[in-house]
Amino acid sequence: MKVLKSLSEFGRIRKGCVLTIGNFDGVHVGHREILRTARALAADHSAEMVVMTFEPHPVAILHPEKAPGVLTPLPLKLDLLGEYADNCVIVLQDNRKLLELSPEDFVDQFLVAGFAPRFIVEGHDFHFGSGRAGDIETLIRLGREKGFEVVVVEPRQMTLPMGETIRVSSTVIRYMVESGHVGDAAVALSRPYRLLGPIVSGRGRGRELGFPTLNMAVPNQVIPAEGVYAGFVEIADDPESLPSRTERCSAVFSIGQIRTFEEKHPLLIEAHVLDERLGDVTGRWMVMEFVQHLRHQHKFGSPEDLAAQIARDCDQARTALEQFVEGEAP
Ligand SMILES: Cc1cc2nc3c(=O)[nH]c(=O)nc-3n(C[C@H](O)[C@H](O)[C@H](O)COP(=O)(O)O)c2cc1C
Ligand SMILES: Nc1ncnc2c1ncn2[C@@H]1O[C@H](COP(=O)(O)OP(=O)(O)OP(=O)(O)O)[C@@H](O)[C@H]1O
Repeated sequence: MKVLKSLSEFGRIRKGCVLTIGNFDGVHVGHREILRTARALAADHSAEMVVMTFEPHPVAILHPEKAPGVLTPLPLKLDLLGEYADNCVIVLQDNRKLLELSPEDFVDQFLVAGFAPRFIVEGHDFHFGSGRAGDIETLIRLGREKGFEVVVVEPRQMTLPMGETIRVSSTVIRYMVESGHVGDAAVALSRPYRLLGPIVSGRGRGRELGFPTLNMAVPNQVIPAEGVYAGFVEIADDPESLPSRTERCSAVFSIGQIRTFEEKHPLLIEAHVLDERLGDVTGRWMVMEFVQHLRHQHKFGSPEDLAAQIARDCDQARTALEQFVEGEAP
């Protein structure tokens, strides 16, 4: 997969490509529908498939105070896009001038002049250009004038446990994760939600409790609500080689302020790996995959009571992870 990050490299893209543009934060099931459609079109027309994405999110550049939380930091997003974009991913970085172009100028001066796409694949609610002024109808009209075809993909929906049907979006997944509904997020993403961060040393309390933990430095991502979760851990020397999908350990996670020990401790993100012994991995990187919410955090009367509960959490996590089946195929 070619990853192009600067305007000067865009000449490497073959004219007549199949293009899709979006934030693709999370690379959720709706995004996957778009990517599948683009990949099939590219194969049918022997064209290059090009995914254009933004890093950071345009709102973070134009209105930093309103910046949405991040579901997939760039290494995770590129890994997921790599499942579809055999050919090319363009990462548009911090380019305010580009984001301030009108819809017409964005298409004319940037897309048509730069790549001359033959097809652009988007969803119904696609918006583009300064102030999100252009919509899918604008794109279809500009396509007729400038000589590309717009393919509109039907919205992907999901049904929540209470029976309500919703359109999947990055926004709704951020709410799911923030409220601890990681099971729903896994359905919307077609895989468990992942945090990626460096492993830092803890204070050794976990070991004293009988449950040593790997601590993750709080990453610049949407953090699941305080609680205890079942999930998987992967470890590597650098963020680019994660997730490897090869060496996944079952684990139980704790996200919280350890109220059993202190009144106001900064948030701790921890993983206790089940049934495996790890050497010293401080300074390496880990991915935590959130499969199921098990319970809320509590202030226990004693460390012994907490340890007894963690032992029950481990049993519950083992059962949940044995039953876990990977989501839909790409
Ligand atoms: C599965 C699990 C559940 C936990 N639940 C709680 C909890 O409900 N309340 C709490 O105060 N601490 C909880 N903890 C956090 C422990 O207090 C924490 O692991 C310990 O203080 C580790 O500190 P350290 O990183 O300094 O070694 C939990 C830890 C694990 C692994
Ligand atoms: N559920 C969906 N079904 C089909 N297409 C979708 C779906 N969600 C987004 N898309 C399309 O994916 C492309 C990328 O959009 P974008 O990354 O802004 O997605 P989003 O999930 O709607 O994000 P946000 O919630 O931040 O608005 C757009 O063409 C958009 O219309």
